[in-house]
Amino acid sequence: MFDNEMDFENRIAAPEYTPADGEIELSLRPRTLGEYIGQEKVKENMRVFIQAAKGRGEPLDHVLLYGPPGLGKTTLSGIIANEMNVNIRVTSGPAIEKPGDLAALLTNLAPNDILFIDEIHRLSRAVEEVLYPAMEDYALDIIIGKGPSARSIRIDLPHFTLIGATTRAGQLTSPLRDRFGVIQRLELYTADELCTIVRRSAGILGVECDPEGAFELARRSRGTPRVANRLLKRVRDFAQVMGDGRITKEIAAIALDRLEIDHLGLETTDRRMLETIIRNYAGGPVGLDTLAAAVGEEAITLEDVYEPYLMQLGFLARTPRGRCATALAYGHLGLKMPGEDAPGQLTLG
Ligand SMILES: Nc1ncnc2c1ncn2[C@@H]1O[C@H](COP(=O)(O)OP(=O)(O)OP(=O)(O)O)[C@@H](O)[C@H]1O
Ligand SMILES: [Mg+2]
Repeated sequence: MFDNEMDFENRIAAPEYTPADGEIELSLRPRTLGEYIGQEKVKENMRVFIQAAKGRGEPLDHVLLYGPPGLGKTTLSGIIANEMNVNIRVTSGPAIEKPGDLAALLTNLAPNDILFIDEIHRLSRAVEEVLYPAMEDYALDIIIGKGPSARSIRIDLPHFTLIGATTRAGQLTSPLRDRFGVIQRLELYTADELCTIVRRSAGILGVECDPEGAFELARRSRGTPRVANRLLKRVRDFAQVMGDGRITKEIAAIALDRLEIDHLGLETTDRRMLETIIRNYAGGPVGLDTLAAAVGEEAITLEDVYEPYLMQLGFLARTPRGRCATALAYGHLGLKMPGEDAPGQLTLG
């Protein structure tokens, strides 16, 4: 996935899943709604839907979870299965190649089971069409034979729950989106919530971590639990080698500076994006594709991975004519706004 070591270092703060996250994510993944930190609105809603479905002895309505990578969609799906006391079968859009693959998955479900489809926006059209009657009528329509003698037979399926996860809800077709009874959007986490997550993870990993150390990590984790856990793992190494193993504010700050993650959690790619908009395009607007080419990243990566956090910070604005860097971005980079004599940082006050 990464061309070289350096590339990976540059991306330590990128919220996308990497194989190196595998082991740690397994052990740190919350198992119950109570352990799942933040996302209060989503949790509150899901608690009600789960309790109601259980009370009626029915499967949960189909659920669509969307939001930027690393915010806990997969985790929440596992928790829902756990709280419903049902089995979960995990697959993903790209893994289901043919309609027959999906049919095999569906016919193997037990009543009330959950089928989790990650990256559901990447299902092929043909596979999606199998999903419609399955979600709506719990049935599979199968065509037998070819030509004029072909006929369709209907197979009943157990009542199941589909949970779909996606970083791009906008790319779902409306017939698919409309078949979800519950649609929940996950938001970036606050520094306080991430601080709680860091302290919980440190506890599980047996790492001593000061409250200030945890907060330093949290506020540099770009609103994303996956990043927070990854940084914790890295900073633990620094604490062990440079200190007595305890993560203090100082150790966290030194480690994160070394990893080129600044005090707001921006990494090289974020800064390159903002600098490109400012230096090459006079602050914008610049189209996403142009920006992506200039930065040397895929447009989709910029949009899904980097922009949500830059927009939350108020550093980047999406306008109909393209992306713009804001006064706050100039200030953070210590650059002059056009028509200004002093760097933005100084004049912003
Ligand atoms: N609310 C939470 N509380 C505590 N830890 C969390 C929470 N949400 C996520 N995590 C941690 O962050 C890691 C990443 O979460 P998860 O894999 O569920 O993200 P995702 O939204 O499915 O990401 P992707 O879009 O890449 O599939 C998990 O291993 C878990 O340890
Ligand atoms: Mg996931």
